[in-house]
Amino acid sequence: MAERKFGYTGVISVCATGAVTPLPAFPGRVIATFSCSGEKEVNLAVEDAKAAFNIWRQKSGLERGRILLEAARIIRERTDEIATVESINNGKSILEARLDIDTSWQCLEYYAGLAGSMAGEHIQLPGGSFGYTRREPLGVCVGIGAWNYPFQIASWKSAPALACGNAMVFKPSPFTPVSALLLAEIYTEAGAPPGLFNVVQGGGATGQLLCQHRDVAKVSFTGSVPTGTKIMEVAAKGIKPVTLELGGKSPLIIFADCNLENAVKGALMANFLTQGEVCCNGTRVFVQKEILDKFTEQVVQQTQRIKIGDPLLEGTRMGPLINRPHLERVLGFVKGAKEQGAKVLCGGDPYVPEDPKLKDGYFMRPCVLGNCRDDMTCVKEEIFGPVMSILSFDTEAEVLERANNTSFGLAAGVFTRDLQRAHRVVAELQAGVCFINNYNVSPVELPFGGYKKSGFGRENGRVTIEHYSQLKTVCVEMGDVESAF
Ligand SMILES: NC(=O)c1ccc[n+]([C@@H]2O[C@H](COP(=O)([O-])OP(=O)(O)OC[C@H]3O[C@@H](n4cnc5c(N)ncnc54)[C@H](O)[C@@H]3O)[C@@H](O)[C@H]2O)c1
Ligand SMILES: C[N+](C)(C)CCCC=O
Repeated sequence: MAERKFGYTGVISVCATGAVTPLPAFPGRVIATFSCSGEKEVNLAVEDAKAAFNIWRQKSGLERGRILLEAARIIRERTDEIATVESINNGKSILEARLDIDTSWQCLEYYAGLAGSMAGEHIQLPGGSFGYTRREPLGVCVGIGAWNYPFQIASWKSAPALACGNAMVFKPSPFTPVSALLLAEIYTEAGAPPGLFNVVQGGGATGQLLCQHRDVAKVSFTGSVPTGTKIMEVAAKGIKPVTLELGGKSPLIIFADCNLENAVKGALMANFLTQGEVCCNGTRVFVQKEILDKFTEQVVQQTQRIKIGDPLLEGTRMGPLINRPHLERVLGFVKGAKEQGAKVLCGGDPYVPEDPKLKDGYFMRPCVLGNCRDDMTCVKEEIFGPVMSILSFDTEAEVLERANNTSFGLAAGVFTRDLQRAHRVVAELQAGVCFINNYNVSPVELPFGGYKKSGFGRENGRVTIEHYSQLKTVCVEMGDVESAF
């Protein structure tokens, strides 16, 4: 049993069976102890999942949907409790944690609804012969999660996988090991065969064991580009399909004709949810010159009002970052930005809350950088913290070229009152998810995923069914065999 530090608040005891006991909250303290799964545990988890798969795959879509609906109901009923665990797990404010739990049960409800309508086709052939297709599950799928949306990631991966008739072995990030266990308990309580959604704990080594396991049919990964590259390499050896939800450095384009109040709110939504640790954040904020000063002034004012502190308090809007090394990394980006000529308009420094219990927490003040140029590190690299870079532009053509000048392509946003321009611009943006006059909303009915190095495959929406199922073609001869021999 290894004892390791995770996140910031409190102590949570966790064991592989899913027992979770939140204890009093103190920053910088160990919140979870657990054993990392090695080869033996990974094999057991996959074996269990295989046994559950053999029961699950024989159920009708309607039957599977009923169990997913029940799981959604339990999650909704336990929202406050799960959100509290998630806030302790990750450090995000309780308000945001509740929203994550909402998009989690909504995802289960959505795929519960689709489960009963999954079907193949019937195709008439000459002479009364015919063919048909069956939409079949893949088998045991692996889900590997990042630490920023632990419960939501586990739900967004497992709901479509299970709806299609698969089993899933899920590995949360070792920085946020706790909440996925609640999801496992809930699926079982809802009536899923034990082991259908199995959680193993550990870091890269455990993840690699899962990806290379010969009985694993597919890997769905959320995390960084370097890890995504490794996972794709391992999966390629086993010819396993992968879904990769990777990082980003997304542009948010604010035209002078926008509704300024909404654009300012949108910029904050695009940068400061979950302490800025959001893959699709619009961190390159391009503002048309005519409104640059006004926009910047209002963004800075509102950023300074963000209440930082204990994430479990109702009034808090920003909690601590995930851990000390990450905080230092983010502060390092701010330092580097200053050295390269950016101007810190607010924040960008460590924050020590008044509450003495929180003095060792990994807090920083959200930062707005002005005087930014496209060639600065803070504008080119994913910071994954509360740091917004403001850039100015003149024309639509110019901003489009600059917005697309990145190897990432997860998301993008545009604020304008000109409807034609809005659609023209999003049609040209090289990003998997585009927002018009809003940012970082995530209805589960809409597919989510990236272009370019931000990955491929999708989560949510109807299309994700394609990523968790395969088609079998059955060709039926109604006459005699016409042999070529
Ligand atoms: N596109 C999305 O939906 C999305 C969502 C959240 C986070 N992200 C991205 O994730 C990154 C931050 O998350 P992170 O620091 O947890 O990422 P990470 O890549 O370090 O780790 C992600 C997960 O992969 C596991 N892992 C590490 N090495 C592995 C290996 N060799 N084989 C298998 N698994 C391995 C980790 O233990 C963890 O569970 C950011 O780049 C962010 O943009 C993307
Ligand atoms: C719910 N959001 C804000 C769209 C984030 C999705 C997952 C990205 O990190």
